[in-house]
Amino acid sequence: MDSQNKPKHPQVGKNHSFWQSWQHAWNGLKTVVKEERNMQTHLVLGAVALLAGWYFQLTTSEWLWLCLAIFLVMLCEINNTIAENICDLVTGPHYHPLAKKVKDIAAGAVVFAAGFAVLVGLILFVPKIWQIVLTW
Ligand SMILES: Nc1ncnc2c1ncn2[C@@H]1O[C@H](COP(=O)(O)OP(=O)(O)OP(=O)(O)O)[C@@H](O)[C@H]1O
Repeated sequence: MDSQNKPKHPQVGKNHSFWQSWQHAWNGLKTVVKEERNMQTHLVLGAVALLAGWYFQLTTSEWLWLCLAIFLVMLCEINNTIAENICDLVTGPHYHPLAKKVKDIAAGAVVFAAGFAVLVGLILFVPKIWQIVLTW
């Protein structure tokens, strides 16, 4: 954060209320969405999946699997962003093999979760799309 954006009395201690904790958490989520292009992609794809779920009138358990898949991808992306920022804080613009390891593993977790989401999407939607194709 440059000196222009620095708050007058920057907080470095504990939060004093639930409301303050919530505000900081909300700011954190907004930062991930604003700064991470991949998170924006996940949001768009998640919204498309939810629309498809609505169109195909998923059952309760199908909705739970779909929501789990979407939330897991986003959770991993948030963790990936945390890992990237901690590495950048520690190494600055310099190469470090441990920073590479941490960042690559965190990115791998996103790919892993995305793979699960694709699998869930295929299991839920392919039979329903196939039904439509057959009745054409
Ligand atoms: N300080 C560093 N030391 C070593 N390797 C690094 C460092 N910074 C970045 N890298 C390498 O570059 C890759 C991309 O860096 P980074 O994760 O910061 O970019 P990104 O575009 O935000 O990634 P993502 O697409 O996962 O969001 C890392 O996975 C890692 O392999």
